[in-house]
Amino acid sequence: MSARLIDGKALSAHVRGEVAERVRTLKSQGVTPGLAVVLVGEDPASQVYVRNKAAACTAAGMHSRVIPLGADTPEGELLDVIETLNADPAIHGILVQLPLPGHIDTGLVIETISAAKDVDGFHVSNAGLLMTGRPLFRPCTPYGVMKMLESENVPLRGAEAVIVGASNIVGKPMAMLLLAAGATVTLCNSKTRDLGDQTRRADVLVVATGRPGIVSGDMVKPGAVVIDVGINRLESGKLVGDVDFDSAAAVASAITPVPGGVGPMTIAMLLVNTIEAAERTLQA
Ligand SMILES: Nc1nc(=O)c2c([nH]1)NC[C@@H]1CN(c3ccc(C(=O)N[C@@H](CCC(=O)O)C(=O)O)cc3)C=[N+]21
Ligand SMILES: [Mg+2]
Repeated sequence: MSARLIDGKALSAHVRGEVAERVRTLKSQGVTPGLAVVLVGEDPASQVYVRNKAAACTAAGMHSRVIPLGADTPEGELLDVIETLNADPAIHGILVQLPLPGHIDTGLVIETISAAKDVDGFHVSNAGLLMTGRPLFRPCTPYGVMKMLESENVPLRGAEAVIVGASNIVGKPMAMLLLAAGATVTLCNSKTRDLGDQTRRADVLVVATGRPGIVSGDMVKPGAVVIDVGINRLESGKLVGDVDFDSAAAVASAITPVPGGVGPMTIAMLLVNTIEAAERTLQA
């Protein structure tokens, strides 16, 4: 291992501390920022994530409300819950935990969330604003990656950035943020021919596919910065990313670990988006 470790846990603690400071200021102005997290079903992994998000909110002095709904909740009932939260002045941010059960139209649910409370940044209106260079809410995971690159002083203007994975929640918004920072962006997908030819060009390599080991050290340019967004639970119970850590860390200049890398930053940026949503209600 020669790469520097990018410590997402430490950086997220720093960011959450800054949020706590802004929460104190807002509270002194009579506003307590509030986040509502809606969880449909009893998936144990989702329950853990939701609990972690609520705990991070409370630790930063924010109000958090978790709304658990049964796995067979009708779509219309979920939409009614969202409408009620849209109209609730104590709630500044709304997050509906994904994935949703198959009988529910995920797109319809996200589009029902008020764009001004869409702290995930998943609403088409927020995706469009990001794409056109006027972001309101940046999706938390790519936003956290940018924060990590910034804290490491990774040069982005003119840099070659390669992203593996073109999802709406990570890959595509990641491409927009890196592009806005001046990088030349390549967005790879599951059909990309000879992935290694693309990844080996990267000064900054972001991997977000959900396939453990899809990127190994022979696919990394010496000195590259490697950001591993994947979170995969192996049968052994071990948590690993999408990048083969040991072989990649031998050639990269810096790399994020899993756990302790991008994951904690995602939660920190959710709090940043929520405080921004609450601050905007005062500016309005
Ligand atoms: N509407 C919505 N917004 C989300 O942001 C969202 C979602 N749905 N559905 C599920 C995914 C997943 N996600 C994670 C956040 C933090 C960690 C995290 O903090 N991970 C720790 C380890 C956690 C563990 O030990 O399992 C780490 O990487 O160090 C992981 C995963 C947010 N998601
Ligand atoms: Mg569905």
